[in-house]
Formats: sequence, structure tokens, C-alpha cells
Amino acid sequence: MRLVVTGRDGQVAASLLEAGQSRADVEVIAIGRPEFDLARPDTVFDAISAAKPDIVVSAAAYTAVDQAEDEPDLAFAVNATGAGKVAEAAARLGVPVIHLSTDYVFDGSAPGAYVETDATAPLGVYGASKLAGEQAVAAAGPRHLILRTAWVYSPFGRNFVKTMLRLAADRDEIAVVADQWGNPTSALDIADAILHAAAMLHRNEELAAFGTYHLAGTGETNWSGFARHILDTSLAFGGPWARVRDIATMDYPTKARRPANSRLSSAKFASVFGWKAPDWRQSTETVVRRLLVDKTKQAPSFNANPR
Ligand SMILES: NC(=O)C1=CN([C@@H]2O[C@H](COP(=O)(O)OP(=O)(O)OC[C@H]3O[C@@H](n4cnc5c(N)ncnc54)[C@H](OP(=O)(O)O)[C@@H]3O)[C@@H](O)[C@H]2O)C=CC1
Ligand SMILES: Cc1cn([C@H]2C[C@H](O)[C@@H](COP(=O)(O)OP(=O)(O)O[C@H]3O[C@@H](C)C(=O)[C@@H](O)[C@H]3O)O2)c(=O)[nH]c1=O
Ligand SMILES: [Mg+2]
Repeated sequence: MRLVVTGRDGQVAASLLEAGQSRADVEVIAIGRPEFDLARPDTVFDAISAAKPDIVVSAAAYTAVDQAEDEPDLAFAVNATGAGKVAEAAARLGVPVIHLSTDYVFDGSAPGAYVETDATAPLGVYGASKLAGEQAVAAAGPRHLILRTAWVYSPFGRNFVKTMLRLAADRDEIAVVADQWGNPTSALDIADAILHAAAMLHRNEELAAFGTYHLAGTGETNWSGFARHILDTSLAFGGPWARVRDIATMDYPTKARRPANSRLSSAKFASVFGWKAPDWRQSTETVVRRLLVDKTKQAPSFNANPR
């Protein structure tokens, strides 16, 4: 099975590339700028077609939540028009598309975890552009999975885990919002889930499975609780630590508004595909450990292998 994933250095793309390397039955090809540019729709079909996918994974996106408030046209060009072009290319090639979307399509006013049929109402440009992307993907053809995930972190790219480790290296205390709740999700787990679902789609057993799903880490926390677990884990592995101080959203002003509750119920994905993410604490520990170990690998003695 040959998966073509959009975005080369993105967290989900890099995690899929890594997962593909350890599986003999899967080949993962990544396409990215300049030859594949979502902001230049004319590049999309040719780049995807040349990579000869059995399944397309649409993971590239404009993900700078605050910056999107200042660049709505670019955010929509990439996340809405571009995502639609990717799905159209997959449909034209006769293959399914697995498209990533976000918890930020919701406004956070629900009392509990969101299910797929709950009403969307994005608070900012990023969420609105991703919602328009979902609609464009759905309009391009029926053979799609839209996977809404959340709070993604990994050993790759930019993410909250790396930010907390960096800040802890030169601060005693970090103030983090404690009134936004959600599900931290490892891109390593997303990659595993995508490969699992893709294999089912590829075997063509599950035509009824196409549609929209929530796919996030198991268990919930707020950003402050997430930060605390990241840093306590870091300390246990000999990495940097800082005290985490709970603050309210109003004490951490940002350009974009964020949902106070973006908890996602991943029950539908679990029941249809038989895959459930590990507890968020466990997956956080895996990534923190890798980030700290990767650092020690840079020690000069590591490659000293004289011949
Ligand atoms: N990160 C998160 O917390 C969450 C992400 N998601 C969604 O999951 C998906 C994957 O996210 P994640 O892996 O974290 O994303 P990243 O921000 O890590 O990576 C995004 C990728 O998209 C690429 N990209 C951006 N603009 C373009 C463009 N115009 N043309 C082609 N490629 C482009 C980037 O390329 P380059 O390296 O060249 O900049 C990068 O490779 C996205 O759809 C995102 O919306 C959903 C919920 C949470
Ligand atoms: C760095 C930092 C952030 N925060 C807050 C800001 C914000 O509310 C929260 C998380 O910060 P981030 O900048 O990582 O948040 P953000 O970029 O909004 O993360 C989002 O990215 C997009 C792509 C998604 O799709 C979402 O699921 C979500 O993961 O923590 C603090 O309170 N203190 C800090 O020191
Ligand atoms: Mg392989």
C-alpha cells in the first residue's frame, strides 16, 4: 500500500514517514513545497499524481493560529481551497483521501466531549478555514475520511511539548492557561491510526466507513496540566523542569480566541476502526523521552566510529 502524504516536515507527515519505514507492507511518500504548494492550486494534481498514491493523506495546512487572524486569505487559500484541490485530485485518480482537521472548528460552549454531529462554530480564522476545508473535501467525493484531531505534539516540527521544554531550560516558572480543556494527541499515534484505517480502506472492506471522525488522545486535561506532565516527565529523565503556574485565558492575551472546551469523543473511530489512542500521559512520556534522548545523541562521541 502506497500512501502519499502532503507536507514534508509537518508533524503528521514526519510521523507517517517514520512509521512507514518500519513496515514492509507500507510505503509512505511525502510531497511538499515547492513542487506541491497548496497556495498554488495548479501544482496540486500533478504532484499527487506523479507520486502514484493508493491513498492520499492530506496533512499539510496553515497551522499558525494567531497569525491566521492577520492572513485570512492565505489561511483560506491553503486550508480550504487547497484542501479541496487535494481531495479533487484523489477523486480524479480514483483513490480515497484521509484529511486532517481540528477541534478548533468548535466554539467550546458544549458541556462535554464533542461528537461528530455536534454543531460547528469556529472562533477564529484558522478554525473557520479548516471547517471550509472539511466542506471542500466532502464536496470533492464520497471516498474521504475527515479526521478531526487536537493539540498535536511529536518529536518533529513545532509544538507545545517542545515549547515547554525550551522555556523550562531558562525559566523557574511558566504561566499556562488552566481554563482551556482538550485532548493532547501524539502525531506518532495519529500516524499509527491512519495506517490502521488506511489498510482497512485499501482492502476495500469498509465503504460504509467513509465520513467524519474525531481522533484524539485518550483522557483530558487543560494546557496547564499538560505542561506540568511534560515537565515532570522531563525531570524524571534528567531534562529541564520549571514550576507551572495556573492562569486564566484573560491573563494570556492572544490574537485568536480559542475554545474553552475542545474535548473530542473518539468513540466512533474506535468502534468503526477498532483503534484507540493510548492515554495522553503515556504518549506524552514517549515523546518527551525521545526529545531528551535525541539531544544526548548529538554528543560528539556518538558518531566516533574510527575505521
Ligand atoms: N498541530 C496541531 O496542534 C493540530 C493540527 N491539526 C491538523 O492536522 C494536520 C497536520 O498538522 P501538523 O502536522 O501539526 O502540521 P505542521 O504545522 O507540523 O505542518 C504543516 C505542514 O504543512 C505544510 N504547508 C503549509 N503551507 C503549505 C502550502 N501552502 N503548501 C504545501 N504545504 C504547506 C508545511 O510545510 P513547510 O514545512 O514547508 O512549512 C508543513 O509541512 C493539519 O491539517 C492541521 O490543521 C489538527 C489539530 C491540531
Ligand atoms: C507558550 C504558552 C502558551 N500558553 C497557552 C496559549 C494557548 O491557549 C495554549 C496552547 O498554546 P499553543 O500556541 O500551542 O496553541 P495553539 O497554537 O492554539 O494550538 C492549536 O494548534 C492548532 C493548529 C490546532 O489545531 C489546535 O488543536 C491546537 O493544537 O497555551 C500559555 O498559557 N503559556 C505559554 O507559555
Ligand atoms: Mg516500508
